[in-house]
Amino acid sequence: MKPVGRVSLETVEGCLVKSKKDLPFQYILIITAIEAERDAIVRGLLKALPNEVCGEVEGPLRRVGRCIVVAGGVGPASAAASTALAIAGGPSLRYVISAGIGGGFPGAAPIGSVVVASEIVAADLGAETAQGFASVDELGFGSWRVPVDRARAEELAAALRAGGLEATAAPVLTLSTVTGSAETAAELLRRVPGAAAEAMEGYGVATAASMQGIEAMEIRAISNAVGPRDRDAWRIGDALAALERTGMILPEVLDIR
Ligand SMILES: O=C(O)c1cccc(C(=O)CC[C@H]2O[C@@H](n3cnc4c(=O)[nH]cnc43)[C@H](O)[C@@H]2O)c1
Repeated sequence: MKPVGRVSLETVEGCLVKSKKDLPFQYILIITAIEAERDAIVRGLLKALPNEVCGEVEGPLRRVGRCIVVAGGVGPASAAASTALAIAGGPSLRYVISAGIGGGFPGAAPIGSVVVASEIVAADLGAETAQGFASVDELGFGSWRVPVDRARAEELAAALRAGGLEATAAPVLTLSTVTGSAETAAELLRRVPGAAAEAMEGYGVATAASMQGIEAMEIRAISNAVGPRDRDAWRIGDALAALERTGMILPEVLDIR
């Protein structure tokens, strides 16, 4: 994959903007894993913001109005590095959002629905002990959770429902390995009761954002059930369609019209 590179103020705003203090407003950075996810978000944003055009800022970056959308790679490490690079080289940011497809826990988030994270949890960041999994919090060196603004998560989920999507606000897990068994799914729910979705980037994106004091969010459009591996049952097209519709609703909720 191409490197994210730096988003300079000049490349975002042309020669009109020379320093952060000249910016009349803040931007929103949306980090997806792959280009198909980025393009689904961009399509939705363009429908909501018909007066905008999609600009290619640099390589994997796109800009639609006040949204910069980046395909930053799969997994928490690529996601964190891409987010940090985009933040460092870019304009003042109001929110950083990890967005893409994800697995839904059965009974909590069906395929085609959307989960907005009420917290972002690195569900395998810790140690196995004789008593079971111990998170890094319990081990005393960091936190496996990045808090989010729950009221905003609820507000976005409600707006998505009003827009005709099935949506919920609930904890979203970040894992480096896609869950492939009912046993692992059950163990994850023991660790994080109420979790509705899992994916591979949220904690990386949110950690990079929170290190800069920027509010993080995560949005997952569900492509598959968390549990026994069944590749034929993945519905990536349905999830990308839900992601596109999410992109249509985001500007209103985040006040970026
Ligand atoms: O297992 C496969 O054959 C397979 C085929 C295509 C894609 C994958 C992925 O693992 C995609 C990972 C990618 O998508 C997100 N994602 C989607 N569903 C899940 C899930 O159930 N658990 C974790 N991650 C998921 C993830 O954020 C990555 O960006 C596999």
